Amino acid sequence: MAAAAGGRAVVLSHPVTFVTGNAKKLEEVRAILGNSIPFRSLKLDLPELQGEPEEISKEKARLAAKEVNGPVLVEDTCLCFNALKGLPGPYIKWFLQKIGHEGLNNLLMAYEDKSAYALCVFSLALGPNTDPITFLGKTQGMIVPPRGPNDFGWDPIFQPDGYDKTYAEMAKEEKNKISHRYRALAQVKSHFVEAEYTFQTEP
Ligand SMILES: O=P(O)(O)OP(=O)(O)OP(=O)(O)OC[C@H]1O[C@@H](n2cnc3c(O)ncnc32)[C@H](O)[C@@H]1O
Ligand SMILES: [Mg+2]
Repeated sequence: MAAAAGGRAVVLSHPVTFVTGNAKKLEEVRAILGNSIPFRSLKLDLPELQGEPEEISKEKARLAAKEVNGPVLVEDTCLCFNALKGLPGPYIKWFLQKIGHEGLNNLLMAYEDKSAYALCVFSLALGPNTDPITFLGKTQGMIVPPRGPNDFGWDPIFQPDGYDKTYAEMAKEEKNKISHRYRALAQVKSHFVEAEYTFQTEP
């Protein structure tokens, strides 16, 4: 929970908890944040909500903050096909699970436009009763037949603009320099610098 501590500085009663059920996300968040923001993680499968990406992410943060009873960071990731007006978007998890990389490519068969963007929306809730703040990161690219190791979601079918490799073919450090997640976390980091949060250690 947050308490005003004079000026703009806010004291948070715990370190921030990054809540996700996805180990690969956590791995990337750890690699990208390094020591810049003190956080711990909690593996929790939050509900897969419907709606606009920012609203979904905010609602995830509200639910997570209630569970943790303290400050939380969550994120929701979308893969948006321009020919399909942004779909599958936040529903990519189910599309991927049901129709796989091949099915996702097939969805675009009738269209010449294979362009897509990866969107990551982080939400920070300082406590269970505070309005979450969102941070967006977007990387443009295109949908291609799968190439590279199949160890994280739709990485094998997303080729970012300006690269001849898919996310899956890129070294992790390379993906983490240009990814939707990296871009969103850059905003999160700036917010932490500006907000000057301080952390109280637990009793
Ligand atoms: O617990 P949470 O954080 O919600 O984890 P999740 O796996 O349910 O993730 P989302 O609800 O955000 O759904 C996004 C889907 O896209 C996948 N995904 C997320 N980030 C990705 C990335 O950087 N590269 C490839 N696939 C990704 C992820 O595995 C899911 O299938
Ligand atoms: Mg999810």
